[in-house]
Parts: sequence; C-alpha cells; structure tokens
Amino acid sequence: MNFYKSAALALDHLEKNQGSVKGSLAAAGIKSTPGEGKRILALVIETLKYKPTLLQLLLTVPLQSLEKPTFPKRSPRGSPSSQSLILVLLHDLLFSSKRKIEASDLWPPKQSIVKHQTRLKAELVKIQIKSGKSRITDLAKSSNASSEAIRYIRYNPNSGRSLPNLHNELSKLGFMKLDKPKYPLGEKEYFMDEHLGDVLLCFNGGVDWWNKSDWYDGGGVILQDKASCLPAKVLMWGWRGEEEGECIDATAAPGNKTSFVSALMDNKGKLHAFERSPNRYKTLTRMLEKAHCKNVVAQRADFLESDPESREYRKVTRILLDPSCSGSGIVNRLDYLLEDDVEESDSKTERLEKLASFQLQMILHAFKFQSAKRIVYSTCSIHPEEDERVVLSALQSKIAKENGWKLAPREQVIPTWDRRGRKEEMGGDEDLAQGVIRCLPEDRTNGFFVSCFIRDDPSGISIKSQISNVQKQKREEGKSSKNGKRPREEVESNIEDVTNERIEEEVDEQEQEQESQVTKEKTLAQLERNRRKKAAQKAKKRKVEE
Ligand SMILES: C[S@@+](CC[C@H](N)C(=O)[O-])C[C@H]1O[C@@H](n2cnc3c(N)ncnc32)[C@H](O)[C@@H]1O
Repeated sequence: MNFYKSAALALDHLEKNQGSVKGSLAAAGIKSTPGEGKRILALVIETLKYKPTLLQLLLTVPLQSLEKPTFPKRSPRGSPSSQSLILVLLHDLLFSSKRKIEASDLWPPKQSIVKHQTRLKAELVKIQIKSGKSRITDLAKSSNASSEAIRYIRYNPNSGRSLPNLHNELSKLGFMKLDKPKYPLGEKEYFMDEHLGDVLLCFNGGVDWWNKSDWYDGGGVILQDKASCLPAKVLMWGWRGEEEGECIDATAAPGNKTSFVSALMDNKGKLHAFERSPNRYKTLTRMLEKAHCKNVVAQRADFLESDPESREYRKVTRILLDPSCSGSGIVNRLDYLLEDDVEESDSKTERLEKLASFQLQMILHAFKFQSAKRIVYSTCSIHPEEDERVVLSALQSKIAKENGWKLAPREQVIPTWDRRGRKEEMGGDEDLAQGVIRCLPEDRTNGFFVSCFIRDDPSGISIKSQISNVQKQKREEGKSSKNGKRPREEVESNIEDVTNERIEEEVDEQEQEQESQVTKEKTLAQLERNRRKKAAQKAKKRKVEE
C-alpha cells in the first residue's frame, strides 16, 4: 500500500481507538518493511504535532470540499478517511525537510493538493504571523499548547489560605470566574473544574499569572494536571477522618498526589510516603514542605520491602499506588511516543512486560496490609498492558481471592467521568470496565488510568492468614516482653477489631490445645518410664530368687 495511505489509516485508527501509534499500524493491518514502518510512524507523529495548525489551515482552504472527487466524504472500505489523507500530505508539503509530497506527480491526491499550494503556503504564513512564531516549525506543538488547552491549578488548603481569597486575588489580577466550562477559554477567564470543583481551577493554556504571585511561591496553589488529581480523589472517597485510620502513598515523589491526599485528610492523622530513589526523595521532601503537609511521614524506602504485618502500618486503611510506568500518556512528550514506537517491537514488549510485572507486584504487596480496605492503582500510561491487564491479573491472584479484594464499582470511582476502561481488555466484563477510568488528551488531560480495589471489611481476610498474622504478632510480643519493650498489655490494647480478638482467641485455643497435648505426652512418658522401672525391678527380683 502507498506510504501516505498507510499513515492516514494509522491516523484514523488512532483517532478512533487511541493507544500507541505502532499499535494503530498493526491494528489497521498495515504491513510494512522495518524501514518503511519507521518512516510511517515518524510521519504520523509529526502530523499529530502539526494537526491543530493543519486543521486551522483547512478552515480557510477547505481542500475536501474544493476537491470532492479526489477526497470524498465517505471513503471506500479499507481506504483512509479523506481528512487523514489530506493531513499527512499537507504535513509533507508544508513541514517536512524537503517540503514536498514524495509520490508520483500523476497520483490524484498529490495533484489535488499541489494545485492549491500557493494559497496554502500564504495562509500558513498568516497563521504563523498571527500566532507570533518566528519559525514555521514553531507551529508544531503538543496538544497541551493548543488554543483549547487548559492549564490546571490546584488550590491547596494545607497552606492555610482560603479559596475565596484566591478568587479575590484573581479578580484583582483582572480574571473573571465563569459559572460553567468554556472552550477555548479567554486569557482572562477561568472556571472551577466540573469533577474537582472544590479545588481545581481551569485557565487558558497560555496564561502564567502564578509566576508573579506568592500564591504559588507560598504553596497556596500547585500546578497539577487534572488526570493526576483523580487518584487521590478516588482514594479518599467517603473518608471519615482520622478515626478511620492512616494512609500510605507507596510511590510518592515528586509528591503532587501525596500533597493532595494530605489535603483531603485535612492535614491530620498520618500519611506514610515511600520513595525509593534518593534524588526523588529529596524532591519529595522539598515539595511536601512547600505544600505545608504536616501529616506526612516520608521515608526513603522501597515499598516492596515494607512489612505489611508490622505494627507501624496496622492502622493503614487506604493505599495509593502510582508506580513507575512507560509514561506513554504524557501528551507533551510526543517525541517520546515516537522513540517508544520505533523501538524494535520485541524490546518494547519486553519493557512493557517488565513494567507490568513490577506494577502487579506492587499491587499484590499492597493487598497484604492487614487493615487496608481501599487501594488505588494508577498510571500515566495508555497501554492496556500496564492498565486493565494489570488490574485483571491482580484480581485473579490467589492473594486477592484469599483476602477478599475486588474492584470498586463505578459509583465509587468518579461516576460522572465518561471515559471508562476497555471492556475487551477486562475479559469482556462490562462492569469491571466501568469500574476504571481512562483519560485521553481529548478529555483535556494527559493520558491516564485509574482503578480502585476495595474490600468491605478486612475481616474478609482468610482465617488462615489472620491466624498466621496473630501468631507472628504473638512471637514478636514474646520477644519484646523479654527485653521489656512491648509488654503483653500494650499488644492487647492494640488489638482493636472484633475479628482480631476472635482470631486471637482461636489462636489461644490452639496453643492451649497444643500445651495440653504436651502435658498429656509428658504424663504418658512418665507412666512408660515408671512401667519400665517396675518391670526392671521385677526382673531383678526374679533373678535374685532364682
Ligand atoms: C510515577 S512516579 C509517582 C508520581 C507521584 N505519585 C506524584 O504524583 O507526584 C513513581 C515514583 O515511584 C518511585 N518508586 C518506584 N518503585 C518504588 C518502590 N518499590 N518503592 C518506593 N518508590 C518507588 C519512583 O522512584 C518514582 O519516583
């Protein structure tokens, strides 16, 4: 197939299904040699970068209606849409290094476009001047920078400043608060986000008022993408306050989600934050200080090495897991997507497999925390290998079944968010797919994935594993009683829930049974010894008599 048609088909597929560019090529059934494959991928990525400008250009030079016979409204089956074909051809004519369409001059689509090239180039210059760009290549941008892009700012109540004061400050700066969303937003307009309306402010992508404001320097506002705010919101759904327990952020740096969870906890109680990397740990502590987080206990440590049965985490009821991922959802990293996609497919698959296996390991570790009843798993990846498939594997694990973990229903996971998981990646289960969230650039966010595991009551833990927990606790207690550090009374006062008490009783019974068994065995041994002694005495007496 013609190189441009293949790229246009991949664009169509991307538009419809999202996912990776390479995946779209494969899904669109495009067969190519390795070299040609790379060329097609590069063209698709480059076209995506210039797409907002190209669409703007097509408003003034409507090629599709000017050249109807070549670019019909409905394309024949198996052919790309006219719009995608026009976009890839325009890209090469206007932005490629050779500034030309590399196809035969007799090919009708090329002829239909080249015939308008003078007008196209003149209109492009106008767009360039209007947008104040010095070079034509500066028109390439991430979708984040498009005129419809939104800059999200999260209000941070931990700072001690109030939201009404922030609105006042913005009003002084000439901003007008709108009652409902508007796209594109004017430079002096903003509105409160429809899903995170109590904290998230939405501005035009081009503004930067915070640069000159102590609201930013003083930690009163935090720059955070909307998608990245969702995991904390889902985690803290229905939080009843300190009485409910403590939380963990297992993979905390740089700390945006940590500081949001901290704020949702009213900066009270305890939030344990783990970060494995020494450098990122430093960033985390700086960030937490700036965000005035007083309830976070940060540690430079590997979450996988934490002991889920330790007393330190006994009160942890909610855990946030936002582990390292491929980052394929970060929209202002289209180049990254290109690099990622031109990797040899084997190494990419291998990399995703490794990431997915690490991600699964993190979830399974979190499942072991005794009092945990809500675990949020999120990634900034759009690959199902790191998203739905990891969630499904976690649900099918032995530990999930033993410990009663299931997926939270849609009602608990921002139900008003429309884009849900992919059913085909969730074993065809619609309810499971509805339980998770996907975010895409069309939603004016980064690509993102959020899921939430729950269990009604940790007493759902299998009796066997609870018995082993209590036995372990008793062994610890025995050890520390000897060194006088943790008397039995202290341990007992910490056994809070009824189930634990029941299990403890069960363990006591077992131990008593074992003890009485020992006593019984002791008695039998004594009887046996006595019997043998008497028999020996009798034998000796008989010998003497003989
Ligand atoms: C995607 S980032 C987390 C971003 C963070 N949640 C935020 O919103 O600011 C993943 C972080 O987890 C850390 N990490 C990865 N594996 C870890 C582990 N086993 N224990 C603790 N931290 C880990 C990485 O060093 C990285 O800083």
